Amino acid sequence: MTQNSPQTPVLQIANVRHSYDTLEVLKGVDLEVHRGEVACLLGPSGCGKTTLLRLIAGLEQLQSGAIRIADTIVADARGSVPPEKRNTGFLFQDFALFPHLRVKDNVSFGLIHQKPEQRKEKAQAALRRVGMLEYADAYPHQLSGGQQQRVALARALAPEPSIILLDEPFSSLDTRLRSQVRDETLHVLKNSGVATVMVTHDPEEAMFMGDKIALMNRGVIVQVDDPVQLYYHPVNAFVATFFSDVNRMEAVARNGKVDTPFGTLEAPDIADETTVDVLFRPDALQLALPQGEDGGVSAEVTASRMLVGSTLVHLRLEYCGPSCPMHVHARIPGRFPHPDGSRVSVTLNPDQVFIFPMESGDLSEYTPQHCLKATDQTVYC
Ligand SMILES: Nc1ncnc2c1ncn2[C@@H]1O[C@H](COP(=O)(O)OP(=O)(O)OP(=O)(O)O)[C@@H](O)[C@H]1O
Repeated sequence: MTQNSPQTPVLQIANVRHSYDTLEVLKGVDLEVHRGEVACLLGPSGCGKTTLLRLIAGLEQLQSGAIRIADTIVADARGSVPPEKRNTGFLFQDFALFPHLRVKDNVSFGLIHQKPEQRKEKAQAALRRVGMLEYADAYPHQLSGGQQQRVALARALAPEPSIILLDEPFSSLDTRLRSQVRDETLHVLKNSGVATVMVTHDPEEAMFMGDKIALMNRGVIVQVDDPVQLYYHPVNAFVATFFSDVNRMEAVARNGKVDTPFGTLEAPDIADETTVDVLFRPDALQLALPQGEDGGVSAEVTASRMLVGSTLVHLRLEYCGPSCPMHVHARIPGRFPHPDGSRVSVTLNPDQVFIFPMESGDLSEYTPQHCLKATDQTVYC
């Protein structure tokens, strides 16, 4: 197949492993990214995101596995194509524009091997794409942080790369500017149709930007999926807890079911007598004023805090059997009208409950239970 086929990934990573001395930081990673797709590498600090990005860019020597960009195997056991010949564009944290060059010269810098007329045209097209053409003669210090970031994006796009690599590109911007710049960046990337790989440690940013998110932990991709699947169908407790605060209960599975204060929940794939974590997000709880036998669990409101667009309500469940006393968080849209000390009836949406066999240690220490089959049929768990 050629790159023109929409089914052919622009980037294909197969069975990539990497160590720094004795520290194994990538333990067999497979990933595909298609034209027009934004893929986010997400995960806790030290899980190997930047190493993977640097291997794609060719800034790190590949030790094991293979990487293909467009029609070319750029790295495998036989050798490696140098970074400048991989047809990739970069945008890193500090977006490092050359301070002594005008905007137009910064953008045409990567087009050095093209004819002057072509350089000018491509630089102008890239600046137009990011809405910065009128600043072509300015110097970087005359621009705001957001404008500089747009110029850096234009510089990365100007050579019409097969793939753009972004490493925490918004982290040096303040919160308000960050959301504006990432929105603009997403539009530019989607309009350009380029394939993108972006490293971030921020789940919300990954959900905002990514068509696909590869969630990594300890050198493996634990789950790769679109944001909705990751949020609503996590493959294990690590994934479920990475995206938001979760409420957690301990229980024991019997006959494919788990008893909780909120009633009996289905757990069909879990063996009898397995101790499980029952996880549910604050937005899986509904609150109402108690009205007779309404099927809810009685709770006392211990505190409520207005957040942006929602309220986090702290609850102490009453009558929760062996689990008592139990403190849970509910997140409700808008304002919560009842004072601390009120009694409410709490119900749980069973579709938003995740039940996993319990593993030892803190939830952040979860090891993946989801196995990946590499292209050589090796299975990594
Ligand atoms: N050049 C290097 N030499 C030795 N160890 C390294 C090197 N680069 C990274 N590491 C280590 O490899 C592991 C993975 O690092 P990497 O930067 O890929 O993780 P990351 O997920 O991008 O983390 P962060 O979000 O903190 O940047 C870390 O333990 C890090 O300390």
